[in-house]
Amino acid sequence: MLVCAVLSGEWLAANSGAWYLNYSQSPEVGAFYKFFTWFIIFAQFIPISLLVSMEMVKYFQAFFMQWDIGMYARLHGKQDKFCNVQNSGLNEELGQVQYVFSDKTGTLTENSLDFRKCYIGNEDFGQGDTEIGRAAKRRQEMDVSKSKSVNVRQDDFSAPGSTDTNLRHHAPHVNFDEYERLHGYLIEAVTKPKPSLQAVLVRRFLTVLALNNSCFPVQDEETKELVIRAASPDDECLTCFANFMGVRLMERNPPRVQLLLELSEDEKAIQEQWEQLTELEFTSKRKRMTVIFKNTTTGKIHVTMKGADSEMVKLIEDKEQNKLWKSSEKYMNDYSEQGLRTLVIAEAVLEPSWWDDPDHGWRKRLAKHQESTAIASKSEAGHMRGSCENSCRICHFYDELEADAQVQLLGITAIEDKLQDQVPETISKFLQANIKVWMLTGDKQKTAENIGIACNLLEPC
Ligand SMILES: Nc1ncnc2c1ncn2[C@@H]1O[C@H](COP(=O)(O)OP(=O)(O)OP(=O)(O)O)[C@@H](O)[C@H]1O
Ligand code: NA
Repeated sequence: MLVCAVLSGEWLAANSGAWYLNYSQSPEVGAFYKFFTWFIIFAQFIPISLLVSMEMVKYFQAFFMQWDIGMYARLHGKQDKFCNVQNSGLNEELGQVQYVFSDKTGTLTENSLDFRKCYIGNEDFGQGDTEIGRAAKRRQEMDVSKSKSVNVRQDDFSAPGSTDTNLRHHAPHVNFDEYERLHGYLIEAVTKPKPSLQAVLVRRFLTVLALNNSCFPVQDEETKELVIRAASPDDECLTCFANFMGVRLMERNPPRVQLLLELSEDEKAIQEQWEQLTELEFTSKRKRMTVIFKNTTTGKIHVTMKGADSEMVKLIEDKEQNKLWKSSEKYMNDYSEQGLRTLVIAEAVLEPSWWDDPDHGWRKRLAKHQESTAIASKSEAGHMRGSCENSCRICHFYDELEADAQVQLLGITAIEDKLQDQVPETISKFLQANIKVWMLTGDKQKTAENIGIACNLLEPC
């Protein structure tokens, strides 16, 4: 630019006689101004060679990154891995990452769910600490040496103490150590003429688990056994547990749903036929799912419900139920402390007229509602994704129906989703590098907090 300015000064001096250019300044002042003119012109130019050399540098930098022994991971069992650069254009941006947003389920955790514990009526079933619970406790410097870990995987381990081998089918997604006690209640409920309240609750609880879901039993090609297939891993896990306990889902062919109660070897399994009347679907805004059935033997209407405690507490208002709710809260907290995913299970058993009454029955009201919402309005957009507005007519209708059913609390389920390998170590390294890590989840806050503590994301307070 300096050279250009000096040369243009020279030129001006040489051409000062050119009257048609109308120069009034001296060549020195003219050269001074020209300096800025050239500055503007050159500001637009980046030499092409510079671009090329930048690209070359990045290209070779990618190789150095791939050779970097510091970015080498030993994957146990699998093939070890070096860093793999897919796009060298992003090299320099890597160092600029400030925030990492991570989904909880499937990213921090394995998304392979195991049924661990439950609370029914006023008894809790299932013992031991989870890994997340122990990690959280360890970080809170509590005495963990006393708490023993129970880790019975039912895939390769028979139910403790049971002598009956035929009963125990393959049970994936179950890691439950009190089969005998819970199964005893189920037998009592089905075989005794006057079963205890606890036994009745256990039977209803397991029945709701088998019914309230969107699972389909399919026959495995090889083993010819029925296996459960579901879109939601939570649903699959709960249904597998009900199956494991002896309340088997045999067929779902809406409206026909068939259950089979398998009690013991000597006794014949009992078939139950249910007619599915309607399903009020789960959305992440509703945080609950309701399925209504008719028991074809008794004719009674069963409104089955499962969902997050924050939502369910609003629907369970009955005084006596509140007492049960209070005592269940303690277990809910325990389960959350262990990082377990909890769901509240509830049910109402109603007279057939609640559904069928030609004037006020919910069958009629549902039909009317479906008619009126046939033309979708803006407020319902995204209902299935849970992003509908507060005035969503579908949500309102569901709320009304669910409140009218006056469901009764049956119990709580607790499902374990283990942390993936090396998650705490990885997060610590992120934090050391001053990268802010966010965990995204729809789980209960307490559960999320304890998972956060277990994976080094949060400091225990
Ligand atoms: N199939 C289901 N039936 C009833 N309630 C459910 C079901 N699945 C989840 N819930 C409840 O709804 C809440 C929100 O679930 P959602 O799937 O939206 O969470 P999320 O954002 O996927 O969370 P995460 O990724 O941590 O699992 C859950 O915490 C649970 O209490
Ligand atoms: Na989820």
